[in-house]
Amino acid sequence: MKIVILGTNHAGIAVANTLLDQYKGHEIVMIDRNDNMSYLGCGTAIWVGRQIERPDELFYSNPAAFEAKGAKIMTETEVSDIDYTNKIVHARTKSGEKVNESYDKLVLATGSRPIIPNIPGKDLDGIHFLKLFQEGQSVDQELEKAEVQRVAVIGAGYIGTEIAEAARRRGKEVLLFDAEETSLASYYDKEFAHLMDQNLADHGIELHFSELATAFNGKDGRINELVTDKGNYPIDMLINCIGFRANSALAKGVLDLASNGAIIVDEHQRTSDPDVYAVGDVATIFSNALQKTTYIALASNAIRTGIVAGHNIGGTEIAAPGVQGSNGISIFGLHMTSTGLSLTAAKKFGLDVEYSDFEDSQKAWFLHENNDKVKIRIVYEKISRRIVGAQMVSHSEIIAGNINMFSLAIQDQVTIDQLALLDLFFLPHFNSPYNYMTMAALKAK
Ligand SMILES: Cc1cc2nc3c(=O)[nH]c(=O)nc-3n(C[C@H](O)[C@H](O)[C@H](O)COP(=O)(O)OP(=O)(O)OC[C@H]3O[C@@H](n4cnc5c(N)ncnc54)[C@H](O)[C@@H]3O)c2cc1C
Ligand SMILES: NC(=O)C1=CN([C@@H]2O[C@H](COP(=O)(O)OP(=O)(O)OC[C@H]3O[C@@H](n4cnc5c(N)ncnc54)[C@H](O)[C@@H]3O)[C@@H](O)[C@H]2O)C=CC1
Repeated sequence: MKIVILGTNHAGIAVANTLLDQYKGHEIVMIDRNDNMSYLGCGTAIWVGRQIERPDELFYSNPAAFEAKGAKIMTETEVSDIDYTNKIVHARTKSGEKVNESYDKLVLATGSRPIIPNIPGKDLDGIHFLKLFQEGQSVDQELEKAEVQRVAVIGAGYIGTEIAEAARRRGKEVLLFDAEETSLASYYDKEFAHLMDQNLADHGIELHFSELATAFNGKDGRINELVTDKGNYPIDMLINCIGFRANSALAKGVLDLASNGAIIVDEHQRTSDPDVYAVGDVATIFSNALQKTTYIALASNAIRTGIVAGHNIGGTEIAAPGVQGSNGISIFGLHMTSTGLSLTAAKKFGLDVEYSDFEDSQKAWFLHENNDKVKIRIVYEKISRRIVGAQMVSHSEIIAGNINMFSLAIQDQVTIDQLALLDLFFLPHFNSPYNYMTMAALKAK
């Protein structure tokens, strides 16, 4: 069988590796317009903020690794259209050569692109987006310039908050804007997000929430002012981080798309064309918290959906279990993790929910060093009592692993009452005999 994979970043790589490692004998062709693959954008802010010196280790694979396994891989080759009826992919190399690849099965792993705000001045120099390695490089180079002192970041979601920290670490004046009332509003309730807001402000980041950009003004073709519905701000550089949109142009008019443009897939990652699969940021995903199909762009989801598609194409029928959108962020030493839905999000989606909060030190009370407070919220449905979300915030890194238990709880529809009596280990170095997770569950109404 000949399988053509379009897009060779996290999702495409996961499909290719699954097929090449576990289902030998197929012809695998991989095509990508970029000149690099496997870039972990998640490391951009760590590198740009100089918590690591160089970006080299943010890549975990390369074309030679796939050639060595027998795949044909074409980089710097842009797919322009797909003839779904005759099963042929049309592409063009950087030097202009036409490429036509037939397929038996096709995988669309074309990912996403940052959303471009449609306001006057959007094409001025000095306006940046963050997705590709190359985009990270241009932000990095701009921050190196002495004349770039005031940096505006639009969008205080995950990328915006991380790059605001990085720019601040590079000694710049940073102004962080968001349409919502807090940072990280899509992931955390206000009581949690406010702790991050305070942390950002304590580290010198100027916060502008509930504020909408209306225009970008420039001089000699370069941005020098941001205009919002509340004021005018002189700036030297701007970074847009207002979310991603699925890169589904190749499927438009042929495959079924969701209202946000993502390609609709079933639990096997199959699209409305049975010989075409879609994985990663280009595709929809099933949310176990919502119990419906939605869109959650994460590298973790890209890898898992890639593995699922790989097995199904290879001949082992497996159904994706759905996801919780589990995520985490770490800014100036403050760590936050969440999974499923916040209280605000659950209500917005029409779920009838309750919540239970608890706060305690991470380790046993008699350990006085590196024993930070942890704040936890569990969100659960009033009637079914199934857990639909959890959030945690602390300076303690130990919280990071705990969120995964809640992820499994949501996936398996565990109730808040089952959690209350769950056997959680106790060791003073790590937690208390009355664990804050148990206590939050016991406190539930
Ligand atoms: C700054 C940043 C930080 C992030 N941090 C995290 C994190 O901490 N945790 C997390 O889980 N996620 C994180 N993400 C999100 C994560 O990077 C994405 O969810 C992930 O990249 C999706 O992988 P993908 O393979 O589906 O798509 P993409 O990474 O978008 O890759 C799609 C590929 O398709 C290629 N392509 C597209 N169109 C064509 C075409 N017409 N022809 C040929 N090739 C084409 C592109 O060149 C690209 O290589 C972060 C993202 C960014 C930008
Ligand atoms: N640690 C992690 O897991 C990370 C995950 N990612 C993922 O990558 C994807 C893209 O990240 P982001 O771009 O940060 O998206 P995001 O969805 O996390 O945040 C976008 C932010 O922009 C705001 N916004 C939207 N339109 C706006 C406007 N017109 N003006 C002002 N603010 C506006 C929203 O309120 C939101 O807070 C997300 O799916 C995210 O989860 C990215 C970085 C890190």
